[in-house]
Amino acid sequence: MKSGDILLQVRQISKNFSGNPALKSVNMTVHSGEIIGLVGENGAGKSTLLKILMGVQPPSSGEMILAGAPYAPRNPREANERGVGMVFQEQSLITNLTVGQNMFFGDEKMFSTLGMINYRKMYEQAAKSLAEVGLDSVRPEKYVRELNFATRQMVEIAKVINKANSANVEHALILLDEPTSVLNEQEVELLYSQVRNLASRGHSVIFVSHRLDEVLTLTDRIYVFRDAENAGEFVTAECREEMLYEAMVGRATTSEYYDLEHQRAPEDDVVLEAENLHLFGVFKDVSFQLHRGEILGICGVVGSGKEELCSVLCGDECATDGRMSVKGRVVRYRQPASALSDGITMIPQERNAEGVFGMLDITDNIAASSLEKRARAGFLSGKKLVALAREWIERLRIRTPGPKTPVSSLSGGNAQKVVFAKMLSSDSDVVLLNHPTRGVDVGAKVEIYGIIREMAQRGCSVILLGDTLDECIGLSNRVLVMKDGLITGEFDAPAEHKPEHLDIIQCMM
Ligand SMILES: Nc1ncnc2c1ncn2[C@@H]1O[C@H](COP(=O)(O)OP(=O)(O)OP(=O)(O)O)[C@@H](O)[C@H]1O
Repeated sequence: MKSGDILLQVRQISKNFSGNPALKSVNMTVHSGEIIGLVGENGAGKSTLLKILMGVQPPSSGEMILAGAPYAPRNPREANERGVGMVFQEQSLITNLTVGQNMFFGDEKMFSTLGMINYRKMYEQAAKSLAEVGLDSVRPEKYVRELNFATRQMVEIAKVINKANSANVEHALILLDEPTSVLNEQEVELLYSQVRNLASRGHSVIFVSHRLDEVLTLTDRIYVFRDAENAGEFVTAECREEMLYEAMVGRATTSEYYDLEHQRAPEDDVVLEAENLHLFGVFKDVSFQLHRGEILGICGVVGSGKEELCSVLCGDECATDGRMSVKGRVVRYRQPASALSDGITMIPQERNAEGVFGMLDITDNIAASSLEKRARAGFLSGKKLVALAREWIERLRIRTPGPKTPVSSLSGGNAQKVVFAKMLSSDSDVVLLNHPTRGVDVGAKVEIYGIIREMAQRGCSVILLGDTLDECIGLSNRVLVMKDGLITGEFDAPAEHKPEHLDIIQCMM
C-alpha cells in the first residue's frame, strides 16, 4: 500500500443502545498518512465509533474495510493485530511497570525461554520501537510513573506501532481520544510533531478533540458528527472554526466566548484570604485575597503548584504552614467536608472518578450536593428535584433520554456536565473550578462561561484553573501566575484592559 491509498472505509455504521441510536449510518474514509479530525458535541457518537473501530463494541449494522479487507474486530487484540490501536483519555499504561514491560504487556512470551523472561532482549526491542516514534531519549527500563503525560502518550503510540510491526502491518491506524486534555502547551507541541512524524511514515491518525483550534492546526480533513449522524466533512485548509461550530451545533455562533461586556468588578469585602500558605515540597509563601464576586484565575504549567494549592483551599490536603481565613475567621481544614460546610466547593479535575455517582441517575446526582438545603422538614420533593434536573439538562444541553438516566450510560462529556450542574446548584460562597470546560463541547462551553459570570454576579467568588490561557484571562477579574511553587506574577484583568498572553507566559516559564 502506498501513502495516500485508502486505509479505512466506514460504511453505514449504526449503533443502538437499548433503542437509543448512538450512531446512525455514519461513513468515513481515511487514507494512509492522513490525520483526520473528528468533532461533535458531547454525545454525538465520537467515542462510540472509536470503540467500534477498536472492537470494544460491535456495530448494530454496517461494515468496515481496512487495507482492502473486511474489518470486524471482536476485541482490542484483534484490532491491534490489524494495526489499529487507541490511546485512551484515561491512560491505560500500568504506572508501576517499566516502559518496556508495558509495551510488551501480554506478549512477554516473545522473550521467554523455559519460563524466564529475557529482559535485555525485551528492552532492546522496546528501544527500537521508541526510536520509531522519536522517543530515543526514553529508557525502556524506566518506570512509567516517572514519565510526564506527553511521554506516556507517546509510549502508548509506540506500543500501537510495535503491535502493528509485529503483525506485519505496514500502516497503522492510531485513534487519539482527547489526547491533549492532560497536556501542557509544550507537551501538546511535542505530541503534534510526533503525530506529523507518524503520518509522514504512512501511518494514519483519527484525532478526537473538543478544541477546534487544535483540530484545525493538526489535521488534514475533519468529520463532524451531530446527533449520531455525519453532519459535515471539511478539508482543513479550507475550513474555519465558525464552519465547524455551525456544523456541530446546527446554528452559527452568536455570543462572544467570554462575553466581556458582562464582566463586573468584584465587591470590596474579602471572602477568602491566604497568608504565606506553604505545602512542604510543593508551594510556599502563597498570599492572596479573594473578594466577593471575584473570578480569580490561576495560571501555571503542570507542576507549578496551582492544583495542589486548590487541594489545600478545599480541604483535600492540609497546609504545612501559613494561614487561611474564610469570611474573617481563621480556618484549618483537614477534610473537604469542613470546607464544604464553610461554603467552599471544588469541581475536581478527575470528574468521572471523583465528582459523580455513576450508578445514580442524573436527578439524584444533581440533588446530592444540596440535599440538606432542599429538604423541608426532612422531606424532599421528588418532583422538584426532577424539575431541577430538567432545567440543567436544558441549560447545559446534556444529551440524555431523560432525567432518570444513570450517569454511567452518558457520554464522557455529558457526565461532566452533570458534575458541573451538581456543583453549581449547591449555592456555595466560593467555588474552585479545576478546568471546568475540559472535555466539554463548544456549545456547553459558552453556556458554562455564562454560568460562571452569573455566579460571580450573584456574589459567589470563583477560583479558576482555566483550560486555556484565553479562557483564564477572558473570564477572570485578576490573574495570579505560579511557577515552581511560588507566585511569580499578578495581573489585574478588567474587561477593558486584559493582560497580554506573553506577559503571563513569561511569568509561567
Ligand atoms: N454503554 C452505553 N449505554 C447506553 N448509552 C450509551 C452507552 N455508551 C454511549 N451511550 C450513548 O451514546 C451516545 C453517544 O455517546 P458517545 O460516548 O459516543 O459520545 P461522544 O461524542 O464521544 O461524547 P463526548 O464528547 O461527551 O465524549 C450518548 O447519547 C450516550 O449516552
